[in-house]
Amino acid sequence: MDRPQPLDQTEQARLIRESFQVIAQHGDRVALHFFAELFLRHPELRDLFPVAMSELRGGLFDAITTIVQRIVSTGTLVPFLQQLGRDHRKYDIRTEHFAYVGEALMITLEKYAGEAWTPQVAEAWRSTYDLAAKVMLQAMQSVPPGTPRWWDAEVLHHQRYPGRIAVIVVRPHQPLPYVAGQYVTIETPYWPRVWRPFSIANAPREDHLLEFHVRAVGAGWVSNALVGKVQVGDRLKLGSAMGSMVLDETSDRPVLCVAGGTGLAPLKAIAQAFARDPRGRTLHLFFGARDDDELYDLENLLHLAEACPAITVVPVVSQYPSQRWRFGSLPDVVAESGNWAGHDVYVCGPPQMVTATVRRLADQGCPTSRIFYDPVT
Ligand SMILES: NC(=O)C1=CN([C@@H]2O[C@H](COP(=O)(O)OP(=O)(O)OC[C@H]3O[C@@H](n4cnc5c(N)ncnc54)[C@H](O)[C@@H]3O)[C@@H](O)[C@H]2O)C=CC1
Repeated sequence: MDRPQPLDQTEQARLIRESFQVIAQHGDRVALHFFAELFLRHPELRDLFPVAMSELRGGLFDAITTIVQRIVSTGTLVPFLQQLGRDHRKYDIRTEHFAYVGEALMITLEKYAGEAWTPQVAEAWRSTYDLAAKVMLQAMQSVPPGTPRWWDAEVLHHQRYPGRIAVIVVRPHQPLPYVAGQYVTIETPYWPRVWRPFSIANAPREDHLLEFHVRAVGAGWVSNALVGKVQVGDRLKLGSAMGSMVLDETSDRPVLCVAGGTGLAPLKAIAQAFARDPRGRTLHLFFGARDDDELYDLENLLHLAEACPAITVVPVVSQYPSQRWRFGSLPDVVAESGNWAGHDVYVCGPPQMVTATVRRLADQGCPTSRIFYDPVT
């Protein structure tokens, strides 16, 4: 069949979003079908992926979801794809693999889109995939010479806190370039080829050490290994830095950070970066947890505020009233504590908390263009 005429970008984005809504209703079946197609046609690719089928679902479809979310704004899509391409160097990927993945993806999308799959929809997905693959490949091929495919990192410090939380400090075998607020994917020796994203919880340091905050969640293989199994001396693997929630150094607006649980990690890094040069601005950091015990890193935050008077830390607990800290739902406490419309806002934590906070601040008149959060983590 001939390919239809190229579509304009807005029309292409609309077709992709609408068909993806239909496809996403089929949940995990879509990812499992995709991998079945891929491995049937190219069994040699099986070794690039985790052994357990249950671990296959996340990565690729999280990436596709992000692409669909960002498709209308090439301004954020292209940098995301470039970061994704650089990060993919950690896998043993060859150029032809992009075509194999594209082929299995198109077959899968067609199957689950059902009647929504028209020649125009097919063309929109095909040309978007081709563009994404091209940008990723170019980014993979243009990393500076000497950049490792991944960083080996030795665990130097491992401290557990209530609520199955751990703070882990590692030393990469060579400096890992990043900006405060970004995240990397981590692989533990316990689950080969299973990588999960975690934010770096400190601004870049001269000794290049990296801190991570991890909560062991339900069936989370990597988070459970990082909290329960990993010990000082173990070696982790880290991918290259990703993410766009970084401190806007060109802005003169005061800063508001809203952190829920271990979503504190990137905001602590941003607060540290801010403390190096506040330029007359202030930064309010609201740190929400279920109870006093789960305010795991509070002592260090209070030290940071002591050393930098421009920073105010407001701990908030939501489950039981506390003798010492504010009590209530984090988005409510933030909204009731002032009008933040003139601030640059950085939000990180459980998705529902992020959504509720963004909504409350938008209601106050805070422009959505000044509210920053990273959908991937
Ligand atoms: N570890 C890391 O490096 C990073 C973690 N994250 C994300 O941060 C989240 C942290 O989760 P936990 O520590 O388990 O947080 P949590 O469940 O302990 O909640 C933290 C705070 O968010 C509030 N909250 C929770 N659900 C809410 C809701 N539906 N509406 C309003 N407020 C709500 C709680 O009251 C509490 O104040 C995870 O979703 C994780 O993926 C994001 C970026 C980095």
